[in-house]
Amino acid sequence: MKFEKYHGIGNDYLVYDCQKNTEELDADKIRKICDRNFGVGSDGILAGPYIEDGEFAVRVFNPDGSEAKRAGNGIRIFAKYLKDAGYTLSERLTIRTKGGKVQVRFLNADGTRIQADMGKLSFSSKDAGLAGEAREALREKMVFGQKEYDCSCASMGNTHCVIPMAEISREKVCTIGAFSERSAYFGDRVNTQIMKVLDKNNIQIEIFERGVGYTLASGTSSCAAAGVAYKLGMIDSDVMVHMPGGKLWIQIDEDWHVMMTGSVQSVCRVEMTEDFLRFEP
Ligand SMILES: N[C@@H](CCC[C@H](N)C(=O)O)C(=O)O
Repeated sequence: MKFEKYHGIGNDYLVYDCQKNTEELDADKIRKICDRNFGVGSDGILAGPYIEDGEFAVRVFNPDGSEAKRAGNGIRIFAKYLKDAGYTLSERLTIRTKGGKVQVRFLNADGTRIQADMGKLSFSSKDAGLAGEAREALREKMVFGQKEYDCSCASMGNTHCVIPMAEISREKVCTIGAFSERSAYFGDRVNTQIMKVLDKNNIQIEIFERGVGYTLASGTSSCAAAGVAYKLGMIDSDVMVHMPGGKLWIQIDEDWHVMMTGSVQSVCRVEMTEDFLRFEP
């Protein structure tokens, strides 16, 4: 099994080219390979390219073996992989995910800076995976680990719970995420962001991802946090999202279409040994 490792501002993924590899990926292998001590280590695996009606498609797997509908950094990484591996020579392409289509545009020749049209952000409770009557899931009181939080939920193809706060930290988001990710409010788990508004055009977030845990950056989380902050009147529609791994530029139009711009970097090529694949802990 061969992989190519990339990262988008510290959110690292292994690309598994299903056109070049023959072995099936399953949840056990995904968990082993993504393990940071016993495997290669990554925030997930991007499997593809699959071809659907002449368009590229990718599947996103979390390190716990679950499948995600979308990954914003993952989309930019996969686009760069398609360019690096010679699958495309175009400046623009469409990539299908389980959470909808994304249009990407390479902003420079080596494909390290990419803009992605992430589609429409939704605040519908149904899209965010919440139970109860259909509503816009904004400023709802939710209890995680016996503490009440002011939560606004959104879907950017995958589900997010955004909690504005005066001060944020890794420790705080991990404490909340340990309860929020699997809380009964959400039908199929959730990505959690705590968010500090720096000014009208800058926000800072810490992230606890569904199926992953703490990550240094997340593309869909940036879109959701910026969308919630804009919807609540805290910021303008053009915003830089600051994360421990780096920054993403998010632009939201009047129709809630979200553009995400940021960098990606290739890291290495790896081939799993027979020993590793055979080893049973
Ligand atoms: N890191 C990603 C989000 C990956 C998917 C998430 N863990 C989920 O299960 O929804 C990003 O950059 O968006």
